[in-house]
Amino acid sequence: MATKLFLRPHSIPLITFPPKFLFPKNPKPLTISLFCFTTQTQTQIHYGPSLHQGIKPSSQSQNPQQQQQQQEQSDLMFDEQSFTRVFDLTALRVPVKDCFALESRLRGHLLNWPRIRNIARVPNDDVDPNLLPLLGSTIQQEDLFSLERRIHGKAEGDGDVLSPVLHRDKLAREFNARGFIKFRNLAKISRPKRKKKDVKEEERSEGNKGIGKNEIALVEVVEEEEEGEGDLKGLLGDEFKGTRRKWSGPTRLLLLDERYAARKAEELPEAIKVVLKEDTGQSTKSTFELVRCKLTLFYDYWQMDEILEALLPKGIIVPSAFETVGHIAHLNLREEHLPYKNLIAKVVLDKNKPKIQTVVNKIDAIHNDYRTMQLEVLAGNHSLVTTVVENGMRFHVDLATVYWNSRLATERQRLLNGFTYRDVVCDVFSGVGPIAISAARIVKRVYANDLNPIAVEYLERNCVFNKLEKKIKVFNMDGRRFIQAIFSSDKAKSITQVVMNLPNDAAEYLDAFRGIYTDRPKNEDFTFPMIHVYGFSKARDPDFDFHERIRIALSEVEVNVEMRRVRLVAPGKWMLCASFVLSESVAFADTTRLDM
Ligand SMILES: C[S@@+](CC[C@H](N)C(=O)[O-])C[C@H]1O[C@@H](n2cnc3c(N)ncnc32)[C@H](O)[C@@H]1O
Repeated sequence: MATKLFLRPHSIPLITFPPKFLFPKNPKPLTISLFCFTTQTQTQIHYGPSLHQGIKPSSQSQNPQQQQQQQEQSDLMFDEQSFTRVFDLTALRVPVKDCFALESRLRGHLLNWPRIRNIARVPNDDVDPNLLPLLGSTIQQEDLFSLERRIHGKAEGDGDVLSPVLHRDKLAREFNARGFIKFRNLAKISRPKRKKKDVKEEERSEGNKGIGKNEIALVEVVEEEEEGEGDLKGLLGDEFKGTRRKWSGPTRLLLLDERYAARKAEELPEAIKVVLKEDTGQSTKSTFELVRCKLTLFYDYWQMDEILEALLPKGIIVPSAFETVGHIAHLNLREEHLPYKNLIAKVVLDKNKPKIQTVVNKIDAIHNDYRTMQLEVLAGNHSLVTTVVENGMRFHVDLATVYWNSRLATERQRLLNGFTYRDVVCDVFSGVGPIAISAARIVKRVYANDLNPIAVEYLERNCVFNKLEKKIKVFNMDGRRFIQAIFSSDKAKSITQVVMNLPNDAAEYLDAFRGIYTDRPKNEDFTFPMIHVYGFSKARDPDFDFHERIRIALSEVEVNVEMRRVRLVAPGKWMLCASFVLSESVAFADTTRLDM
């Protein structure tokens, strides 16, 4: 929570300004009809704008195309345009060359809203720098428009587009006549307009990031109507308003803090008044100008939680987090969210594009052997095949048919940190290979196994994909059979680490280690690997509980384990990892007699 402190001077020294700094009494009303958005009682002090503030433009001002678009959207679920808010602001119009110096000088008095630059651009505030040397210093705005019309292919007078050849020819003749012929410049200015993308990039590099039509926000100057202008406008049309101002070089708008909206120049803080005064003092022709403007924030401006808060009924917790698996956002919606699941998914998708392309919800707890999730696609494309990057490795997964949990990435990394190049790893429940394949980069060799044939297919593909297929041998069998098979083979001698990540029941597979070396000649060399077994516990003492399960599975009175709590997977339910060295008594146990 942030609180803004305003320091207000007790008395404002009287300064007189030229009339252009004072707003006229009859500013031209906005062309759209407005109504105030009803504000809810806010308990939090908000930083920046909020959907409870500003003015919501009415649908009457929309053109038929917009209305149809809105209709289509509301058929889908909700109307994005209902999130448009217009804010009245005051801005200082300054020459480009001064704007950065003034920005740092007036810091604290400028608009300080997230994702909105306080230096704004509006149409016709600039001229192509390549043209400037050709234009000289005496250019008027009308000249500029006339020139731009010619450059962009319009004929003088009738507004018809000239063919590119004629247009070029015309330019050549005119420039020739004036003795300015410079073919290089001519080529530049008669070149077709650059693609939209390039223009946008340029705008961004000029510090106008994200501001532009159909993006997050739009700044427009509210032109003030002067006496007699109404009649002229009727004659000349709306375009007239843009040409009235005498063009005095490229300008930018410095958006002033929202609290100065609609204030007159003499009501502004001292710092701004001093800037204006200095400007008028320097020459009779002042270059700074106070203007009123509208800042329109669109649906794309607002954050996911702001949109959801406005859409969901009061009292419902706004879902704010989701798990990401490649291009898929994986929600875990509560019962109360289900009536709004499609709406929530659309917002998640809209606010996280392009990284997120699909939004799914888990519809049931994991019950099956392969630990796959029952997922419902709520928004976006329906493909659940994706690529995940973890620990610098890339894994293909199909969430519909194999297990994947990105939340275990840190744990997997911790486990890998304990491996060295001397190790040989045996991954009993490997899935598509996040541990096995990452380990293969570090260790000598990996034996990876999974019961799910589709997971094994992906595992093999991922080995190749990460160019580690030569270091990994893949098996597709039940975990218990796999342990028995591999430890009865010659490979047993080399295995130093065993990973058992099937938290629901891996501990119950530990009995497979009993007597694994019993039938071997006693004079052989034996390796006693370190076993890392994962498990869940809901007990009051989860460490003790899990330890007991391990001890019982191994039929041992005492097992020396190093216990770690990995994470809380649900309230009161821990995921644990127990690491211990396989003991001689277990490996050489006599499995023919009845144990405990
Ligand atoms: C919790 S996942 C862990 C996968 C992988 N280690 C990871 O971190 O993503 C457990 C894996 O064990 C496999 N599995 C389940 N029962 C099995 C069994 N009896 N034998 C071998 N693998 C089994 C499942 O198919 C699943 O891929």
